Amino acid sequence: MGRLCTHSLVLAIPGRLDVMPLELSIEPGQRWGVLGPNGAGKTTLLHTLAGLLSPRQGRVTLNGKPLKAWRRRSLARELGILFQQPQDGYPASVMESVLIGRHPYLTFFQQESAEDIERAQQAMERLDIAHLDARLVSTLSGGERQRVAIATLLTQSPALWLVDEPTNHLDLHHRVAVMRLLSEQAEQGRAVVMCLHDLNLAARWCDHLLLLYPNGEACWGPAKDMLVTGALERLYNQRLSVGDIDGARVFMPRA
Ligand SMILES: Nc1ncnc2c1ncn2[C@@H]1O[C@H](COP(=O)(O)OP(=O)(O)OP(=O)(O)O)[C@@H](O)[C@H]1O
Repeated sequence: MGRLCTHSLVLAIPGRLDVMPLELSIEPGQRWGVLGPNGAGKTTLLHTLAGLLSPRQGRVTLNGKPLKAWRRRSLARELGILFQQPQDGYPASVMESVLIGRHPYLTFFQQESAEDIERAQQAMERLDIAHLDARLVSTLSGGERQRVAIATLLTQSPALWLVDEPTNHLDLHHRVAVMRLLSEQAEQGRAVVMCLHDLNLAARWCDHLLLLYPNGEACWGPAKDMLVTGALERLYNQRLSVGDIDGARVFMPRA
C-alpha cells in the first residue's frame, strides 16, 4: 500500500512567499501527473514528497505516518524516486547499479541473493538493457542511463513511485514502453507520481493531475477536470490547439 497525503503543504521555494497549500491524497492505483513550466516547483515537490527536502509549512504522511517518523530503510521499501539528474557519480556496471534497488531489503553486510540478482535481470530485460549488464554506466548514452535508473527503481519495487521526467532522453518507442510500465505499476496497486513536460503523455497516461503555476497557485484533481485548454494555456503562457485522436485529447502548441 502507498497512500501519500500532504497536509497544508507549502513548498520551500526560495523567494516565493504567496504559495497555495497543497492538500493532496495520492491513493494506491493512481497515476498522478505534475505539470507546470520551468521553475514552477515540480522537482521541489517530488523531493519534498520523498522527504529529501523540508517544506516551508505543513507535512507529508505516508500510510498515515509522518515521513519524518519513518526509518530511512523502511521508507526506501515503500517509496522510490527517479531523479531528474543522473545520480551515477561513481564507477559501477549496469548490473551493479540496478542491484542497488535491492539495498533497502539487505542488511549492511548482506550479499545480494540469487533472487535479488534474478529481479535485477528481469528489470534489465524489461527496460531493454540486459545486453549492457557489464558496461560501465558512465559509458552509456543518455537514454540508456535513464533506462538503468528506471530498472533500478523497478528492482526496488516500492509501493509509491516518484518519477521526475521519466521519459527524459528516451526515443518514442522507449517513451511509450516506460509509460506502459508506470501504468502497470499502478494497475498492480502502486501509486505513481510523475513530473511531465509533455502534455500529451499526461493526457494519455495520467488519471489525476496537479497543475503548479509559477506564481504559487495550484489546482489538482481528476485528469478530465484539469485538461481545460484555457487553464493549460495560462499554465504554460502558450496558446494551444486541441484535437481528438483515437479518443484521446491531443494538445499542440500554436506557432
Ligand atoms: N537551492 C536553491 N536556491 C535557490 N533557488 C532554488 C534552489 N533550488 C530550487 N530553486 C528554485 O526553485 C524554483 C523551483 O525549482 P524546481 O527545480 O522545483 O522547478 P521545476 O518545476 O522542477 O523546473 P524544471 O521544469 O525546469 O525542471 C526554481 O525557480 C529554482 O530556481
